[in-house]
This record gives sequence, C-alpha cells and structure tokens, in this order.
Amino acid sequence: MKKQVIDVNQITKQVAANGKHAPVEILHGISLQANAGEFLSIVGPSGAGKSTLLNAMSGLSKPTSGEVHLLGQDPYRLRASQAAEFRRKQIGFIFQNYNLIPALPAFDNIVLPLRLAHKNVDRQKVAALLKQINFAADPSNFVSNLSGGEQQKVAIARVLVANSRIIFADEPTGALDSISRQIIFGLLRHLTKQGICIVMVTHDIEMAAATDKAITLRDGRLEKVINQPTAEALFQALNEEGR
Ligand SMILES: Nc1ncnc2c1ncn2[C@@H]1O[C@H](COP(=O)(O)OP(=O)(O)OP(=O)(O)O)[C@@H](O)[C@H]1O
Repeated sequence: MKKQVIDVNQITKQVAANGKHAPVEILHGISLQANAGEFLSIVGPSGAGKSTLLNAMSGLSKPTSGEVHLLGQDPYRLRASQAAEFRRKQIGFIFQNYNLIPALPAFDNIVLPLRLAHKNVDRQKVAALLKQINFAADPSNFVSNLSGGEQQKVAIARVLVANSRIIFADEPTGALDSISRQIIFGLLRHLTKQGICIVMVTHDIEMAAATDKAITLRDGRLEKVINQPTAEALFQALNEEGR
C-alpha cells in the first residue's frame, strides 16, 4: 500500500488587505493528499492561489483554518526549533525567487543543508550533479554574480543533494532553457522513483502532463484533480474554468 506523506484538510487562508478592510480569503477550503513517490503538479491562472497553497501546505505559512500533516506531523504545532529541524531533515524547497544567500559562493549555497545537518560534503558528487544539470558557471562564483537560470540551478542542486522526503517547488524551471528544463524534470522524476514526493507549481502544461496527478486551482478553489493528466485534459480543464 502507498504511504501517504501529505494530508491537507480543508485549509483556508485569509490575508489583511491594505490593513483597512476585513481580511480577504484567498484560499477556500482546500483538501488534498499525496503519497510517497508521487509527483503532483498545481496549475491554474495567475493569481489563482498556487503559491499561497504551496506555502500553506509546506509548513511555511500557517493556514487560517484547516490542518496540514507532512509525514504524519502537523508542522504548525512544532516548536520553532523542532520545525526548523523537521524542515532541514525532511523537506526541500525550490522557491520562485531561489532564496539563495548572495554573499556565499554557489557551492556553499548548494551544500548548506548538508553542513547544517552535520553531514559529509562529497565534493565529487556535487561536481557530478552540477555537470549533470549543465551548470556551466564556476561553483566558486558568488550567486549574486550568476544569471537567473544559473541561480535556479543552484537552488535545484541544493535540493537534489539534501535527501529530503518531500520537495515543494514553485515554478522550478521557469528561468531555464528547454534542454535544462528537460534535464531537471528528469532528475526530479528520478527522485520520485526513489520514493520522494514532489509538489510542483507550474504554468508549463507539458511538464504538468508528465506528473502523476495535477490539481487545478482557480480563485483560491480546487477545481479538479486529474490523475495521469494529459496536456489535452489540462488545456481543457483550464479552459473550462475560464468560462
Ligand atoms: N499577503 C498577501 N496580501 C494580500 N493579497 C495576497 C497576499 N498573498 C497573496 N495575495 C493575493 O492572493 C492571490 C493568490 O496569490 P498567489 O501568489 O498564491 O497566486 P499564484 O496562483 O501563485 O499566481 P502566479 O501564477 O502569478 O504566481 C493573488 O490575487 C494575490 O494578489
């Protein structure tokens, strides 16, 4: 039987609008589950709430109501230090804005999770991984001197070396050329074969069509769950929503 690793139950998210009015609800009662080894994509128009959902379900931004369990733990009930350790050991993130440390070289950014977890840094393994993802820059360069696509590769490499059990990715290949995008998707796919669960927000229908399950969002509501999605089924679902 498949092991459930994500359980999101009826979550809502309200935010203060300009500090004046009553809070605005931007996620309305979303429930979803995912298993170990499953590749989930979240699609929908701009402003549908995809990043808000990803942040709420990954333990980064507490929902206003509802519950989130990751690997059986409610991340919002952990003390700050426990939550930080849980994230460091079990959860990987690829953020839309990369979330790298500009004052550190690319290499140090990549191995930071390993150093924080007091794990050995295998330089050859990191070098092989960088070669695999076509990282052409010098890893001793500060990330602030890298292009957007190179920074995105550093953020991806950081997750790939960290051995997380769940990876949350917000537009992980948005800044990449099509060859790099294919390579990185292939590497993420390979991780799911090893039992890692990946949840990816994307505008790329072709890539979403290569995941195991796609969730369509619109106006903060979950519209459809499409198992083994095809590009046609996704285009149709997104167009139907627009009517
Ligand atoms: N802190 C906030 N305060 C006010 N409004 C917010 C806040 N965070 C998000 N929103 C609004 O909630 C809606 C959903 O935003 P979100 O970034 O989750 O959408 P998205 O589907 O990820 O969009 P995109 O595809 O453009 O990245 C948007 O209308 C956004 O303006």
